[in-house]
Amino acid sequence: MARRPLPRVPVPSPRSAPFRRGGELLRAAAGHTADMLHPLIVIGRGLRRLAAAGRQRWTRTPSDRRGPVLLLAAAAVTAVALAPHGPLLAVAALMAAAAWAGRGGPAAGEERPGEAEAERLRALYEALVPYFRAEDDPEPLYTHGGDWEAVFLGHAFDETGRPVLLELCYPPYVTDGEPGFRARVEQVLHAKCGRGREYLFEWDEEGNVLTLTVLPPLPDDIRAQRFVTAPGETVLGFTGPESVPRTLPAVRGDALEDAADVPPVLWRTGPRSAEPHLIALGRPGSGTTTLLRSIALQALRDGDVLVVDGSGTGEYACLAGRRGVPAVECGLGGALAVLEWAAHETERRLLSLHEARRAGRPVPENVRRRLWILVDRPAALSQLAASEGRPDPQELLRVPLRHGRAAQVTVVVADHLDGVDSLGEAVRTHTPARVVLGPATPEEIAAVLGAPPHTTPPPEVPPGRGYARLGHGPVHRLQVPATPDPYDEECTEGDRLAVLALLPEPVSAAGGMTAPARADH
Ligand SMILES: Nc1ncnc2c1ncn2[C@@H]1O[C@H](COP(=O)(O)OP(=O)(O)OP(=O)(O)O)[C@@H](O)[C@H]1O
Repeated sequence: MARRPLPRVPVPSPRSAPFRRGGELLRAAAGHTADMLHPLIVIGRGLRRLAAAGRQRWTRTPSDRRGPVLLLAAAAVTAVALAPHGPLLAVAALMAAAAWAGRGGPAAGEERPGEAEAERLRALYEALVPYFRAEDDPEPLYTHGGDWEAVFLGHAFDETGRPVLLELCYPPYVTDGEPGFRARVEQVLHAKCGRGREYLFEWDEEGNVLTLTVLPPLPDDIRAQRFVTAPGETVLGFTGPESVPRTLPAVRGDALEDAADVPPVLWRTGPRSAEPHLIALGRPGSGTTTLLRSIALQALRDGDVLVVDGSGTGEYACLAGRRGVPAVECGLGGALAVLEWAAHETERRLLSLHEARRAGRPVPENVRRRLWILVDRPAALSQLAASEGRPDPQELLRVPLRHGRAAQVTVVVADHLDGVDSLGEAVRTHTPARVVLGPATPEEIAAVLGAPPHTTPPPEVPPGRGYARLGHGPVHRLQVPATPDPYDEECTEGDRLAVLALLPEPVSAAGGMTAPARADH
């Protein structure tokens, strides 16, 4: 017998009109339900937040204070229970507080983690146990296989599942003020959260909370340009928004028509500056010469610039013979001559200033124009001078370094990190503005800046990338604007034109500049 085919059951296609109408109805019903349940959702979220806040407070309360706190809480509950309508009023107050705490939608980092994210947080918690656990703590917050959810107060992940924000609490007894301890914890978190990104660590010692944030990379497409700064301000470079609240308009890359707002690292010089002189250190090729060139171009707007280039590679040749540049010296003889002249000039300015003050006159014109002394690789010059039995050029810097602030004389020194020991006492003690560029170990950075950076090093350290610290201020990440030698054949056309546009016009031999007299070579 031939089989008869089964009759087809009509199934609506997802694109058919009845199916679409059904979907819309379902969505509308879900929307109405969500609207109806909205107050409950808000109160539920608020209750969760209040519970989390209570849990945090409890974990941060030292064990010797927990007894009295419990006693106080029990007394409050009894008083509420005995009061007329007390329990009813207490529930109403709790609901009102929860509604208030739960308003505004879920905050970043408050969402429950997915499975992979939860696993990552658990692994992080386990890795931190050896650092945050004390053997004699009867109720350790951190213990292998412990409640990891209790310590993460906030978290957020990127699309690849790596954390971009972590907020975690730790017990009050850990030595969170000790740099070594902090460095070890930060190293663990850095390794576990994924290398290849920069992290900022913020330790709240009072609240026992550590916050880790992934930092956006610094802008590396800003070239030399006329920055909009106040008198006495010099742009050392640019940093991240976590570091400084102020921004500066700067043209990025070739987008000449619109400037972006970028946070700058500004160095203030002048008679009231607490950091009148600067030193920049780095390994060879790290960009210290570029930084000095960038400072020179900004200084030339309203000052004179003397350059002493101890490396003798002619990387400041573009400045030679320009208006406002009395000398660019590479040899030892020339360097000694200009530095001697600079020392006398500082003294002359000081005398002139004192006389004007005594006579009640305003600051004389010939003192008001700032003099900048840029010295690249003084250690090499000192070594050369010692071998030739001539005076140490660094000693000649002593007067400008000690008295330059009042006399409107600013000294900027650049040298190699491994030449620090060859730097004289005057240079080391009178340069409170400090920069480290290029690859350097955390110990080297801390030794130069007097404090370690609170950020991990970038995955790659290009030339011009590093850290700056002005006096006792915070350590800033720093990217120096590209300011290459325009005569360098490898420099890009855009960078070359940018530098050439900032150079003052050349001065003819009869132009009236008083170049310092040269000593014998
Ligand atoms: N901020 C920067 N942006 C882009 N390129 C840079 C930056 N700083 C330096 N460079 C490039 O890196 C190279 C080395 O720079 P620079 O000569 O300034 O280093 P240095 O520290 O003075 O080295 P050395 O002491 O060996 O002369 C140059 O090609 C320069 O153009």
